[in-house]
Amino acid sequence: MNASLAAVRNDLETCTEIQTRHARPLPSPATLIESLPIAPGLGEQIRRHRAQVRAILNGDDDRLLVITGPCSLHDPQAALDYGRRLAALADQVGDRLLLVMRAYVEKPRTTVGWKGLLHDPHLDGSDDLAEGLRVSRRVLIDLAELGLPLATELLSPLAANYLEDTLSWAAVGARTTESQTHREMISGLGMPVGFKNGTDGELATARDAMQAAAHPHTHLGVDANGQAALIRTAGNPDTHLVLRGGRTGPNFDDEHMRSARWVLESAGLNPRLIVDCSHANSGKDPARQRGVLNDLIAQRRDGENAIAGVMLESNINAGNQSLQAELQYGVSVTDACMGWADTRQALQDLANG
Ligand SMILES: O=C[C@H](O)[C@H](O)COP(=O)(O)O
Ligand SMILES: C=C(OP(=O)(O)O)C(=O)O
Repeated sequence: MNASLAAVRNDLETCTEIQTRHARPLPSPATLIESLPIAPGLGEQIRRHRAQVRAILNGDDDRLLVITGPCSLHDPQAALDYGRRLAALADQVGDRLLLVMRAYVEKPRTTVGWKGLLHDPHLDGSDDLAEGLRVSRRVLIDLAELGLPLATELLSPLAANYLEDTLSWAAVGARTTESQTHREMISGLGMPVGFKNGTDGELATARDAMQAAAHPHTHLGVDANGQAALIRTAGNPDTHLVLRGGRTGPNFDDEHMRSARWVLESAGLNPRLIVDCSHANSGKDPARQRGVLNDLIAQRRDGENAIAGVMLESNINAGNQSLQAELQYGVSVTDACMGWADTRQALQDLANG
């Protein structure tokens, strides 16, 4: 049935003089997953990768977790090109670093803008969500088949139903960490999840999110067939903080690290965390990400064992570009990224240092 809510609740229609919503059915999660399934061997790999990420975050594996990749994926071919380069590097540095590819298909926006491959796969404002869901799941599976663990930001709890089985790590972004809906969603996921501090730099928002997501919840959702459902979750014990800086500046130095440890330990939470070298920690200048990384490595060398992982925004080519101009290959259409040559050098230095 394709009925608008306004048509169904005709007794309420008089309250709404203008129809502000329009609904078009989409394939259910089960339909999409059946058409793009995860092969048993790949499922085993994803389980293994989740366990490795978990072990690093719990301090049982002393490698550094490195989440690196484009700010957003907009071109599946370029994403696979990046993935092949990363998989080859992972073979060289795997004893020191666990490389996880940032494979972000949804973008939160400060106001408005392109909302990611999942929302607008044709990059033209046509918002073909059916194709966006398909192409996003396809590219995530293709990337995972390269042997890579994948990371994404889970923005729409409905979209998570279509993608979560492909992921080894997920983020809740700075703009949604305070949302109860997102905390409920995370409480039902079987993978490690990082909550970013708020855009204002506030750590308590992420601390509260970790506590809420560890708890079982009952919430409104949809089942695999897309049917509205009462969802009960078990609680997710594998959440942690991601420091991304805030409105007042970066928050990765040793003083901020001590304060983050205090906030987490005094709430009985895991003090091991990830630092995002981009966003407000680099003032969105990709050239500064290397400096942030060097500082973190120096802190680890000086015995700061809270730093379990780092995040880099990196693409094949450096910088960013507007969707309004002719597109350059391998360049971000959202935040500016480091280029591949600098990324590879930084990660080789990290592994050898
Ligand atoms: O990582 C990407 C951006 O920082 C985030 O999505 C906000 O983007 P905007 O401020 O350009 O909307
Ligand atoms: C939007 C992002 O980050 P934040 O939530 O920290 O702004 C991101 O990592 O793409």
